[in-house]
Amino acid sequence: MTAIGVAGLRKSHQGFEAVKGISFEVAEGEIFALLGRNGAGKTTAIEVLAGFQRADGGTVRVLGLDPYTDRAAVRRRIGIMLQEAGFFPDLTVAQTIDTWRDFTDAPRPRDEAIGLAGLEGRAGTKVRQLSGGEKRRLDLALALLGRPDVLFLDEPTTGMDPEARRSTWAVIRDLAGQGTTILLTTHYLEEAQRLASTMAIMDEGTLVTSGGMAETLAAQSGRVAFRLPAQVSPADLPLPVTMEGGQAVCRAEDPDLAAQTLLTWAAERGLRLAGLEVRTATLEDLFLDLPRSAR
Ligand SMILES: Nc1ncnc2c1ncn2[C@@H]1O[C@H](COP(=O)(O)OP(=O)(O)OP(=O)(O)O)[C@@H](O)[C@H]1O
Repeated sequence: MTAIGVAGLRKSHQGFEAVKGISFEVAEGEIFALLGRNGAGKTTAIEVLAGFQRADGGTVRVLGLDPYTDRAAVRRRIGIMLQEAGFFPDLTVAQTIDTWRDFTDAPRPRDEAIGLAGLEGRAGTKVRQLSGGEKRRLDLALALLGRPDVLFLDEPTTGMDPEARRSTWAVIRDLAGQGTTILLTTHYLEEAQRLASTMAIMDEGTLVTSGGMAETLAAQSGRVAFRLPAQVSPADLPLPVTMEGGQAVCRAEDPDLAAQTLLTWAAERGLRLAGLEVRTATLEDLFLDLPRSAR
């Protein structure tokens, strides 16, 4: 079933069209990554989806409801983690969660929320004493309090150390495994690639690409990189390469086959392809290969 449906969404801020007619769908229990450089329109789209702003055009449905006109009903079933959290700095983590529990229907127990967000041992710490990454975790705890069916996570792991990031990924995956639909934005493309099964890339208010993560990446070229042996020029090689940061880079649909061709060619000449790296396409390759205006 479709949990989030966006068709032709348009939204302007004081005459500036931040979202220019985007369409996508997110199925129930799916993790969807909405990507794009700064200012692409991702947060604006989330604000409309969460019912904070009214769409100027197009239709938006969350759990079959209009998030603006059916705000109260939608709010009860969604969790939101925006980029800027408005905490009271003098409250402790426990007091902050308790305050939010008072406004939440059937909230999770405080300790469960603390455990899910990885804030054990910080319950008595004042918000002002938390690190940036810990504040993000508190934000996550609050977004999860109402056991939401749909979670909007705007850059959820910004400021987290690698261990905290990985534990947050595990929480996100568990929630999706239990049927929660998750729409996330992130500038960490590895994070999007590891978590999301579908994605869309926005640029200047429009969608430049969207689809299944695995299918989209499979359609992208992989790469073989190595240091060019002395006295060899790129034109001597059996496959076309570009020189990037002192490395010869060959893009190929089948990078294993390209590596074999290059290694055989080198072996026949008694040459070594030092620092050889072979890899299938990553989301970062896809992102960086988009035309500059569409990145
Ligand atoms: N309240 C506002 N008033 C005026 N312009 C705004 C407002 N909010 C956003 N914008 C503009 O709309 C555009 C899209 O902003 P938005 O925050 O949606 O982008 P984003 O993709 O989330 O960016 P980032 O990755 O930096 O968070 C930007 O050019 C921004 O300056």
